[in-house]
Amino acid sequence: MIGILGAGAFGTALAVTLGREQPVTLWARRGVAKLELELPPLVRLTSDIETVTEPTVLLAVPMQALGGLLREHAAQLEGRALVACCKGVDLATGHGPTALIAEACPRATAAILTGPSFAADIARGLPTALTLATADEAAGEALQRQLSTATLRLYRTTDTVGAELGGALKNVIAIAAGVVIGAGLGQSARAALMTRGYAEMQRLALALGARADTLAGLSGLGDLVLTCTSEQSRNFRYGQALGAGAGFDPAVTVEGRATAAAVVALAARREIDMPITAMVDALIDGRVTLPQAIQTLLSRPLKQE
Ligand SMILES: NC(=O)C1=CN([C@@H]2O[C@H](COP(=O)(O)OP(=O)(O)OC[C@H]3O[C@@H](n4cnc5c(N)ncnc54)[C@H](O)[C@@H]3O)[C@@H](O)[C@H]2O)C=CC1
Ligand SMILES: O=C(CO)COP(=O)(O)O
Repeated sequence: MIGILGAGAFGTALAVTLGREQPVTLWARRGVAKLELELPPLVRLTSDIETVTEPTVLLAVPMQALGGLLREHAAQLEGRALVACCKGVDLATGHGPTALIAEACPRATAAILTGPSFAADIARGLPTALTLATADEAAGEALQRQLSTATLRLYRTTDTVGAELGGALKNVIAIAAGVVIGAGLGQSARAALMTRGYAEMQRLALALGARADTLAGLSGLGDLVLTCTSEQSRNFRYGQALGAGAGFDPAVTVEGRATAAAVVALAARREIDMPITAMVDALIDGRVTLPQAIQTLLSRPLKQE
């Protein structure tokens, strides 16, 4: 029995796949995301959050909405297994999803589900592998069993910092990859950018206590590859529009935008060099033009890989 808060693309896709095998309550603040598939009969849809009483609750709202949702419903959610399904860094605090859960609900099990997966693929039952991270080994094993399905294969880790930073930082690099393709800079440039982007992801994550093998896994490298190479990704498409000087629907969830600003602040505090992330943030803000951003990255001192 699983509760899911948030009926956007990801929350609804998770309800579809999990609801094929077990009862799910899906809370929608407004409507349910449009997917090609029907919700299975085991999924109960509700607009009353008070009726979500399951001991395991997936939090499938955008990152910048997570803190507010947790604070507003802390009393109701306290003590349960809370699994964040969002990718990003909270702009207000600089914290990741599991820290926000621990702050609002200190007695809850704080976990994160992250890794390479498009909602539409999960909903269609295509094979997908994700990372489930929680500091509590026994709770992690139970959640891994509960949330794996015939087509959704979960790997588990206790490295919550690595898992959540991999998912957060790759979105910023995916925007940069989109810019490269949108501006017509070519696929060689994208490969270089992904590789140097991965280097700066590792730099920050390791400084914040992540393990290198987590970054090299599904939630880091795996999701970086998916998001930087597919037009299914909203972060990539947003970058493409930025690179091509085209408009982009502001209502679409693009997690890398706010996360870029949050990460620039985090990296500055620790004096960690993140040139691609800094350029993405400056480009989004209009503090640099695209030619200036490219020139800045290409004219950095030559150094060892
Ligand atoms: N769409 C995808 O393929 C995947 C998305 N994710 C992650 O899932 C998270 C959610 O993304 P999507 O579902 O794709 O976004 P979405 O834009 O499709 O849906 C977001 C949902 O959250 C709801 N929402 C927003 N603010 C809220 C609030 N304050 N309280 C309650 N509900 C609120 C919206 O009404 C909407 O239903 C993001 O962090 C994203 O990175 C992760 C893997 C795949
Ligand atoms: O996180 C995702 C794939 O793993 C979804 O990417 P977008 O949020 O860029 O669409």
